[in-house]
Amino acid sequence: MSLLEVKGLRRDYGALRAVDDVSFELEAGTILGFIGPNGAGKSTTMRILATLDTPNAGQVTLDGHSLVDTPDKVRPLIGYMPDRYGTYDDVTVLEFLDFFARAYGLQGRERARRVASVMEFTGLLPLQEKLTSALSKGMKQRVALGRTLLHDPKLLILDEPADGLDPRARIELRELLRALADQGKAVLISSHILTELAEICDTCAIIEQGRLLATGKVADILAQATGTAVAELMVRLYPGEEGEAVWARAERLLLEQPRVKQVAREGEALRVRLEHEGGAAGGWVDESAARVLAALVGAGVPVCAFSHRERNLEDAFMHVTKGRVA
Ligand SMILES: Nc1ncnc2c1ncn2[C@@H]1O[C@H](COP(=O)(O)OP(=O)(O)OP(=O)(O)O)[C@@H](O)[C@H]1O
Repeated sequence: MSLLEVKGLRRDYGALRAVDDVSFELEAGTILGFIGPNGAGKSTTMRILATLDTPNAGQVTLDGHSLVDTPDKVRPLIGYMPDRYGTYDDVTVLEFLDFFARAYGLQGRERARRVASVMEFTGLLPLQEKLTSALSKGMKQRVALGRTLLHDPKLLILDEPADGLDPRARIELRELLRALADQGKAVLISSHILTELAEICDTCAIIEQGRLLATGKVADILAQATGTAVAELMVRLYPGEEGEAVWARAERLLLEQPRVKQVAREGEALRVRLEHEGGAAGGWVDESAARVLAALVGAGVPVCAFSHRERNLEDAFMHVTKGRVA
């Protein structure tokens, strides 16, 4: 049984169906990216999962407890960070976290220990005496994340946590979330910026106009949608004295390999498109890449760099939503 199971969730606001029959599961120790354009229903779903709103239909269980029927049982298991979080102007980082630790019912040494451990994890220890109002956006956001971790929840629900952060703060956030997943926490994170999620999530759920269009690994989503799994190889050559002829020889050889559908010169490299009919059978990209590299090297083609990547989240998103997003 998964830590979080969402079945047939629906939320209507008058005539508007903001969340329409949404079902998905989330395992402990994994990060699920909740992706969709503005107004898709991400925040509404997350608010329901955080027990701040009730669905018109559907069931949610967290660690075996029904969220709708027994919200008091599941609340201690949830850490929720809304898209707009507040910090107070005239309190320090330490005071802020201590205040919320009290609100979570932590007492005495245990409270001091948890606050210190959260500050250490989020890198806030050196800033503990600073006023929260004086912090950068990235640091404020760490304070907000720290607040959601104080009671050591099993599920983290983070609504657009990377919104407005600079690149460094985003990378640091990504590392923190990975560390939390490695500790066994389940993380649900939303965004409408795909690149933000692409490198961090184990699986993703694509939502549009309240409906889930696809869930699963990015590669699997693309394969489900198209029936064909796609990947790319980048091959750089060192032509040396042989010059241009090497490129032509490499191109010819590549096109003779099974699953190679297209070869294009791109700067100093060849971009090779691989396709596999019938979905994303495990390991096919690695197997094809190994075969292609062996063929090139075996034929004496001077390969100086070789890499491969599966199709990315942008590809999957654009395909699944069929470009209906703005
Ligand atoms: N309290 C409310 N009353 C009426 N309509 C609402 C309410 N909350 C949300 N909605 C509507 O429900 C739909 C889904 O909104 P939601 O905030 O869940 O989307 P979202 O995917 O989180 O988008 P964003 O990225 O803009 O936050 C939108 O059309 C929104 O206007």
